[in-house]
Amino acid sequence: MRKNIVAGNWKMNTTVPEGVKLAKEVNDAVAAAKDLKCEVVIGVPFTHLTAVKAVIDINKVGLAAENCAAKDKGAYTGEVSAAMVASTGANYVILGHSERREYFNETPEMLKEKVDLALANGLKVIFCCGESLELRENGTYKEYIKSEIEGSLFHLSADQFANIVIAYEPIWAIGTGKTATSDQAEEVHAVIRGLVADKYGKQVADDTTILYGGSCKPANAPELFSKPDIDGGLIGGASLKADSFMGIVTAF
Ligand SMILES: O=C[C@H](O)COP(=O)(O)O
Repeated sequence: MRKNIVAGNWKMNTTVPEGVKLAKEVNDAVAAAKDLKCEVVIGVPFTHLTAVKAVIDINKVGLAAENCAAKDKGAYTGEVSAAMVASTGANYVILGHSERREYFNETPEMLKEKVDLALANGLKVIFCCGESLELRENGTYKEYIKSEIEGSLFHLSADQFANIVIAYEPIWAIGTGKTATSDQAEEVHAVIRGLVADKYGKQVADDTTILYGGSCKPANAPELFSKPDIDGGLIGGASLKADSFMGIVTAF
């Protein structure tokens, strides 16, 4: 049976003290909440991981890095390896976000290396995929998403794939206030689950958590999460305030 997950992605926001304060607020709200129907994860900048880990209960609030290197160690100035992330106590890493693909030229091949290193170091992966407005409008978005998933994930064994969470994030909906409708999101989520079923079988597909991301807010989360193949969200802007993030966490 798959888990519902709501994960925050703080992106390049908050100083360390601000991030620690926000993490404490989320941790306290999760601890006080009754009958939560999802796992909660916060994705924070590398600089925050150790300090945030110290103020959360990792059994109640998962901790994600927002990236890791495609190399295991060595002379790569400024890079942060999967082993370094894991050594902070983080248990997740977000990989393949469209902002990294676009601004830092991350390719499916590079992401495949990152996925392998993350899994080898015991991290679970939140793997992002999603199409541009151009691909949405010319109707090739499903083929594009298929290529993103096949190119970076389908070399994995079924056992390895159990540690993958997929996040569908249409680029045209990220930070724009323009959410995909629940039907538009459900269509793609069902396609993704079908791809996983074709590759790994129905049981693995049924067990795979598929998140939606893109202007998800407390007001639209209940409708999105009511769809059968939408198992939660990857939340950007609305994860930067504990109140709005918890409004989504409690939307199931
Ligand atoms: O990773 C999160 C997504 O980019 C969504 O960001 P957003 O909620 O600010 O649209």
